[in-house]
Amino acid sequence: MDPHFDLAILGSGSGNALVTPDFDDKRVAVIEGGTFGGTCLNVGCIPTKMFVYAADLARDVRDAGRYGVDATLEGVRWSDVRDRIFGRIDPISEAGRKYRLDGPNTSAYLGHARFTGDRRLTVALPDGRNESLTADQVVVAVGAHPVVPDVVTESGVPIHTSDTIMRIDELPERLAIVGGGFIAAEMAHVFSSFGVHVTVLARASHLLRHLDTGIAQRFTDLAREQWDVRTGTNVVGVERGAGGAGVRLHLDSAAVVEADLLLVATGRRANTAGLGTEAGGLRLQEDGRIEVDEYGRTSAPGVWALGDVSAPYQLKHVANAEARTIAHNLVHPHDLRPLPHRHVPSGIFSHPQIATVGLTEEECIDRGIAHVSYVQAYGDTAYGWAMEDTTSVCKLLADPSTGRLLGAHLMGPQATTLIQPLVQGMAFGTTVQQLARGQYWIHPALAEVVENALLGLRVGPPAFSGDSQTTLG
Ligand SMILES: Cc1cc2nc3c(=O)[nH]c(=O)nc-3n(C[C@H](O)[C@H](O)[C@H](O)COP(=O)(O)OP(=O)(O)OC[C@H]3O[C@@H](n4cnc5c(N)ncnc54)[C@H](O)[C@@H]3O)c2cc1C
Ligand SMILES: NC(=O)c1ccc[n+]([C@@H]2O[C@H](COP(=O)([O-])OP(=O)(O)OC[C@H]3O[C@@H](n4cnc5c(N)ncnc54)[C@H](O)[C@@H]3O)[C@@H](O)[C@H]2O)c1
Repeated sequence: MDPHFDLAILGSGSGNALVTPDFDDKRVAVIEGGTFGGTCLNVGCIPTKMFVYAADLARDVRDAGRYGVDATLEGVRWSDVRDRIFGRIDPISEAGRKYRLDGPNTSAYLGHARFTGDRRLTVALPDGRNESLTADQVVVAVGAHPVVPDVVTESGVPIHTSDTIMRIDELPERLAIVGGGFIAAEMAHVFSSFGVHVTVLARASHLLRHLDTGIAQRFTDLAREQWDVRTGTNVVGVERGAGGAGVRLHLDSAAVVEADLLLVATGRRANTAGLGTEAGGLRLQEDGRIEVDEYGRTSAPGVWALGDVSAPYQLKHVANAEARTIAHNLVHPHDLRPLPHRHVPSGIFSHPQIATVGLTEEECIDRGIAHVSYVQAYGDTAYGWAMEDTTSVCKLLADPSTGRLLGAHLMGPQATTLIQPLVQGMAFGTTVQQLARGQYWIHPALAEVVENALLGLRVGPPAFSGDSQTTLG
């Protein structure tokens, strides 16, 4: 008889959080086919931001002379940076694995799982054996993997993805990055700040094309000052570089780019191939993601999905929020909660930093939504002026009749932190006037950029008489 569980969880990333006290007296199987802890901990959010922190430091040292503080960057000890980062991360992953292996009510299966029937699974263990199990409820949280275009795969030239680039032995002199999205923007910042010559090859006319066009264009202009940015370009051929080392990329413009290392960052696809979705009764979307309803239920009764394998956003805070919702839904079948997909913010930890939530101006126009917009320059507020900032902005969009925010788009220092009151305002339906004048904003903190952006929006009458927009206090 195959072992039977109350709950089987596929994937130890966000899925790991599903083992709540509600399952204290139940039997839970956690199945992990890769590194324990998933993408965010091992190859995603956490290590990238640890590298970004070091990169920001290197940049600040280089720029310090502008403020009369003479400092010289004597070097970046790549292997020390790398080993410090993974020396902190790897033990956490290992401790999580051990905890699940030895945990009181959990059984850890360390192998790749696939469905063989309704809530019936087989796990391929590393020693070649297969173990089967069944469960009352199954949660699929198997994440996504980097997609590599055929032209690169078929070349046979060694490449890196975000899964491997952070563990390389030494910094290359030249790094080429294919892709113009999140990972390209963050990795270009990290490696260029460490002294690597970076070339970014993007298909679209500007980088980060999912952003509000005004912000994406400004970011691309600033990126061009730091990296060799080729937009509107396709890689049509890949071969090894001279003497068999490095890589040579042929572009559709007939240009050739040479580099020592190639990073491919062209999106991530749900890990549904080889998962036996058909045997398990799970319907897929066209792009390979598992189809779920508003509560996270798949087409197979008793089977749920969350995170990158099914979500409309490949973001850790979304995967975490979905895990919290499904943890509730698993044990409250008559009080199901919907997956929280409203007002989802995201941040890009590049140089400059970007944060965004809600609609872009183009989306407002395309959907015929009445809106007003305002762009506040950091440099026109006290702290931004002190920093002598000339490029950073906070762009807000609001509904002129209700006074509610429709979207917020920040580009500049601390953007991912500064956006939070705006996310909060959207989540709780606070009006622009209430946000601007219903609370104090600390003077002369950088948050005055947000305050002044709110005051700049022409929405309805002011909340309190006598209010006016301030710049330098
Ligand atoms: C370089 C990078 C940087 C990122 N930075 C950020 C950031 O700053 N902020 C942010 O919000 N998001 C960021 N993300 C996205 C974020 O990491 C993901 O959205 C999030 O980790 C997804 O969590 P998950 O639980 O859905 O999947 P994962 O964490 O990927 O977990 C899935 C797990 O399932 C395992 N698995 C796969 N198939 C099977 C199988 N058949 N059987 C058993 N186990 C299986 C995998 O090995 C993996 O451990 C980043 C991603 C990358 C790649
Ligand atoms: N800070 C963060 O929150 C963060 C950081 C990194 C990654 N992530 C998540 O991980 C996901 C994956 O990141 P990503 O940068 O790989 O994807 P992305 O979707 O952000 O960008 C992919 C880029 O590759 C380009 N592209 C796609 N196919 C191509 C091809 N065949 N040839 C050339 N270019 C091609 C696209 O035009 C786009 O510019 C992101 O969408 C994001 O959700 C988040």
